[in-house]
Parts: sequence; C-alpha cells; structure tokens
Amino acid sequence: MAIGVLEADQVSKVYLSRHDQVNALAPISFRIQPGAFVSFVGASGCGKSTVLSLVAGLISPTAGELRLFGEPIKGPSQRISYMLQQDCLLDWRTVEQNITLGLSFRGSHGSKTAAHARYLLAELGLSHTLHQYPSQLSGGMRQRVALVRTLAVQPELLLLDEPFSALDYQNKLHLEELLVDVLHGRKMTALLVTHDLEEAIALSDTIYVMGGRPGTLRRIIEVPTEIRDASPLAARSMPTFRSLFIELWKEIESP
Ligand SMILES: Nc1ncnc2c1ncn2[C@@H]1O[C@H](COP(=O)(O)OP(=O)(O)OP(=O)(O)O)[C@@H](O)[C@H]1O
Repeated sequence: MAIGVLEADQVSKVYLSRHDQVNALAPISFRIQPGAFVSFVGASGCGKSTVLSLVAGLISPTAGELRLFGEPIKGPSQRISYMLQQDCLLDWRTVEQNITLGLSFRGSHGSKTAAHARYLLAELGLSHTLHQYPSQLSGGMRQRVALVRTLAVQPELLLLDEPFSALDYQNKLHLEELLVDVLHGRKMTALLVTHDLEEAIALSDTIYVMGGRPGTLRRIIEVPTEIRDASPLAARSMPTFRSLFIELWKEIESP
C-alpha cells in the first residue's frame, strides 16, 4: 500500500502535570492520502486540537505512533505549516515583513520565494496592503495575511485550527472561498479543526467525527462529490448539504 501523507497508529494522549492528569485522547488510527482535505469535528474537549498539536510535533503521543510521509514525527517539521484562530501578526512589522519573517524562519530566502509570497498576496486581494501595518487592517484582512504567511512557505501539509472562527459570517465565507481557490491545483494536504459544521462540509473531502472523553474517532464521513465540486457558497444551498449537516449534528449530539 502507498505511504499516506499522515498515518496515526493507535495514537493516544494523556496530559500530565504535577498535580493532575488528563486523559485527552483514546487510541486512534487513521491514514490520510495526499491532497485530501480532512476536517475534525466534535464536541468541545474531545481532543481535536490535541490531534493537530501531535501532528505538528508540538507534543508527543503517550502511546502509538504518528508518521509523516512514512517517518515518525519527532518534532516540528518544515513540511508542515500551522494556522490558528489568532492571526499572530507582529504589529510593528508591515504585511510584507510579517510574511518574509515566516519565510526566513524556514530558511527560505531569495527572489523566488518573495515573488511567490507576492503572488499569493495578489491572489487573496491584498497587494495594496504590502506596506501597511496589521493595525491598519480589518479582522478579515489580517486573517487573510495570516493565511498568506501560512501558505507562503509552501507546506505539504497545512494544519488549520479554527482559522476563521473569530470572523463574521461574511468574512468567513469569503475566506473559505479564497482558501478553496488557493488550494485548487496545489498538491497540498489539509487538516482543519472546526466547530462550524457548515465549514467542515463546505471545505472537506472527508470529515472525521470525534467524541467522548477521552476522545475517540467515532465516524469517518465522505463528503458527496457534488458538494466537493461546488464552491463553499453554492454548496450551502444543496439539499445534500443540508441533510449531511443534520446527520453530523445528530452524530455529535448523540451520547
Ligand atoms: N496542555 C494541556 N494540559 C492539560 N490538559 C490539556 C492540555 N491541552 C488540552 N487539555 C485537555 O485535553 C482535553 C482535550 O483538549 P483539546 O483542546 O484537544 O479538545 P478540543 O476538542 O480541541 O476542544 P475545543 O473544541 O474546546 O477546542 C480537554 O479536556 C483539555 O482540557
């Protein structure tokens, strides 16, 4: 069998502190294929962000093994880029400097990477912000800059932890559309953690439904092709979209 981008083999996590221990994740296994867009949904506290932190190499599993392109994950990887709910932009640096800083952390210098970053800025309608400071931008624009910074390093695996949850509905939809456009044609695999079931359905090929404490993987749901082929906005008016939303809702709400 071909190597997946990401393989989890009976991975579990117990957080230990001096006075406490939290059993966050029961053993879970999955395999994610190249180019897939997978969302993790589930009730608060079921371990979704823990899965992303494990994949990002920020924490280690208590048991089991995670492999990135067949190699055990032992720490942060240059092949992964991570985007969070907070844009984490540095207010004393311009948009351009924020983006180039991300690139230089990765050791990516030179005119080719800078040109690619500028191309992404244009794709996301941000060319005019190049010399502006984050404080001069709206929340939606700041998050678009954060998305450019995340994509500029050309990751093979993109991790998105509630990236649009602080935005209003209109901005969120706009960013979803932009993300789909940007990912289209690029060989990038993406994992998204979200509470927003509509967002999960509109963006994903596959939805992993988690639940329980410690968290487990309850169900894997393939999103129908007609939804995947539609834009996030158009998909929302499809009857299959609505029925999948209700199915997911019931699954998450069930004890
Ligand atoms: N660093 C940590 N130390 C101790 N416990 C933690 C830590 N991080 C998370 N937890 C606990 O692990 C469990 C799973 O947390 P996690 O953040 O992964 O869940 P989640 O599904 O992403 O939650 P939410 O949807 O609310 O963000 C929770 O009980 C949480 O309190």
